[in-house]
Amino acid sequence: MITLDLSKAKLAEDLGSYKEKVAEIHDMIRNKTGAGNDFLGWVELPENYDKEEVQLMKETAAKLREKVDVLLVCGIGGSYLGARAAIEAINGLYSDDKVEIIYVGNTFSSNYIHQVAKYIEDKDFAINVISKSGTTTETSISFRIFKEMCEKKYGKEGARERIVATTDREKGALKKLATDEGYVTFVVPDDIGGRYSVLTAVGLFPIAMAGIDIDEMLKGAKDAMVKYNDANIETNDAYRYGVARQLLNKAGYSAEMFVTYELQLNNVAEWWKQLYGESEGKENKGILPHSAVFSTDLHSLGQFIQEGSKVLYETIFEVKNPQNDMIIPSDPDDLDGLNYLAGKSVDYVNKRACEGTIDAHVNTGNVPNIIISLDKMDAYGFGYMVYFFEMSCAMSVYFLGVNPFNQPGVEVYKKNMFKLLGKPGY
Ligand SMILES: O=P(O)(O)OC[C@H]1O[C@H](O)[C@H](O)[C@@H](O)[C@@H]1O
Repeated sequence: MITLDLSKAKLAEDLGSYKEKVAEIHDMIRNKTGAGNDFLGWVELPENYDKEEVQLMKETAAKLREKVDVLLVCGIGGSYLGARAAIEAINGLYSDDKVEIIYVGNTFSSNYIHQVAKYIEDKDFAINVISKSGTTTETSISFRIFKEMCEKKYGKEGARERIVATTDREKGALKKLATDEGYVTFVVPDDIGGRYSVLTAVGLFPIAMAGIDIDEMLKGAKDAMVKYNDANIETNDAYRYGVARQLLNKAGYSAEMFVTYELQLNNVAEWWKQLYGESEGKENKGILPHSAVFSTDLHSLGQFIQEGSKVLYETIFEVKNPQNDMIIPSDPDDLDGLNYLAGKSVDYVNKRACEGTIDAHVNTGNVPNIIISLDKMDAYGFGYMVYFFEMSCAMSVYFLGVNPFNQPGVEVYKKNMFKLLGKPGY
């Protein structure tokens, strides 16, 4: 399902020489003995997930899908990126599914919030408000605005049928509000942090609302869970990727560019950035996670990658089989000189662009390339991919020597902002 090619990664060391260290970290993850060990619930989630809750998610989604045109997913960071990544990667950017998914609660931009409010005014909508802490300001402000809109439009009772809350089992303002209002509520497990939560209700409910098969997604994750439960660096590709990136870091590369060749994978990259950036960017350490979509960005960033300063390596995330393809037509006049491609598919061109670019960057530009290929981006493939990256991230960050599961630095701006806003207690 996933293959890893490190032959163009220009690694100066042999991964095999870290066999013992990797086996130790493997035990640390499995036996929950490392830093942040109370946030390892994602490791066995594909097997241990709450089956009844998943059933309720499917039933709630099926009912709401009959009723509404739009679902507002109200959340930020780990509380929306995974769902958005899945929905766009699988359904595309201009989906013909009957429910349109719109993301709010991820910004203080008044322009954006206003525009969404106008856009949904005459549409039938539901809201899934998602926050593990239940106190995130961006999410709370948007939720207050759209909840009011919903209650005005449908009345208290109608709004109750259209609002679903995903939050902590017991704690937080959102939990209290959801209980008081009587909303259907799903749980973010205590032992799973936001950036590892896409396969909990945080991701699964919106994904089910987009008409995607969440059982298949969990099945993909489960198969990956079995596959990557292997202490051996020689055979575990998740660990090989995790360690390879740290060896590149050690060799002086401080940025990783996650490259896809599909516009609809842009939010997979955004999800990946939070996963890696928030997990390892602490104690003045870590690799800057960056991303690009090729060939689009080859026309803007391509020059820098080819000939600019050698700060980055690329991780090419390739999907072997596109969901859709098109044939390039023949033209009798051939004024654009494209007839040499007539009859070929657009994806054929995309794949040759990928091959040619890897060759140019690696062999002429001297940029290390890690190549990760996924067979197919469907629900199963997405679940499989999520688990691959989560496991390689845990290995990679423990290998670096920091706690992969906290994010203390994120609070600094919040404190300043709260003080400026006059929030009580700041
Ligand atoms: O789910 P929430 O508690 O609202 O948190 C949403 C996001 O915001 C925080 O600031 C954290 O840095 C993220 O890790 C988290 O995913």
